[in-house]
Amino acid sequence: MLFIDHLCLSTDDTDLITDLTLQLPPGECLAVVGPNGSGKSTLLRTIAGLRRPDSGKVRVGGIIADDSDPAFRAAVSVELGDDATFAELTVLEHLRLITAAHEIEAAHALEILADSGIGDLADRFPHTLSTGQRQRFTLCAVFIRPGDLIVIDEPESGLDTDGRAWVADRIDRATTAGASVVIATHSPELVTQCADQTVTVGR
Ligand SMILES: Nc1ncnc2c1ncn2[C@@H]1O[C@H](COP(=O)(O)OP(=O)(O)OP(=O)(O)O)[C@@H](O)[C@H]1O
Repeated sequence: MLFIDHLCLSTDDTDLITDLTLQLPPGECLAVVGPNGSGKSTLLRTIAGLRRPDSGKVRVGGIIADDSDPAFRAAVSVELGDDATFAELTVLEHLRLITAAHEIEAAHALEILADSGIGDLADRFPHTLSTGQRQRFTLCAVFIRPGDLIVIDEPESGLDTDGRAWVADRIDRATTAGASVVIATHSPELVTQCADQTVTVGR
């Protein structure tokens, strides 16, 4: 369960979020929408524990959102477009690192790649993938690991029609399995397909 309590976020000269309070139960998806520069990514970084609130609180269950807390990191799976990969590891080897770290069966790595439509690219290096292929790989890394809360900035980014249908289906499967999911998105279709709650920022 995600709790946001009287949250305020500002840049040096602008209030982005003013007194936001909400609760996102297990099995629900929250969509954060709004124009470019309105504060969607800033809100997601705060939910992911990478930025401190200016005031107010963010919690997952009983744990304050703080990326330096191992208990928080264990509960939250995050994709914020930071694009970190190892040059010498293949796509499959990256996912196997995650399965090993989270003690998941290694076979799930190939399964999720096939599910995402890039099973044939398992032995490629991430830097050789196209933009959409790389986005599918990145999303595989988010969805493969267990987490009470999944946070994804613009999951539709770079994806074709099939890819957008796939990501909507994965979000659906994650919420059906009991996770809470937070997305920032510019896709009205994704909001319609996935969101149980919507927060509009920048208005
Ligand atoms: N590291 C930073 N330092 C200073 N200002 C920042 C920083 N990161 C973001 N901002 C500013 O904060 C505001 C909100 O940015 P944010 O990235 O949260 O917007 P967004 O709604 O996600 O935009 P987009 O739809 O373009 O991704 C913008 O004015 C941006 O310029």
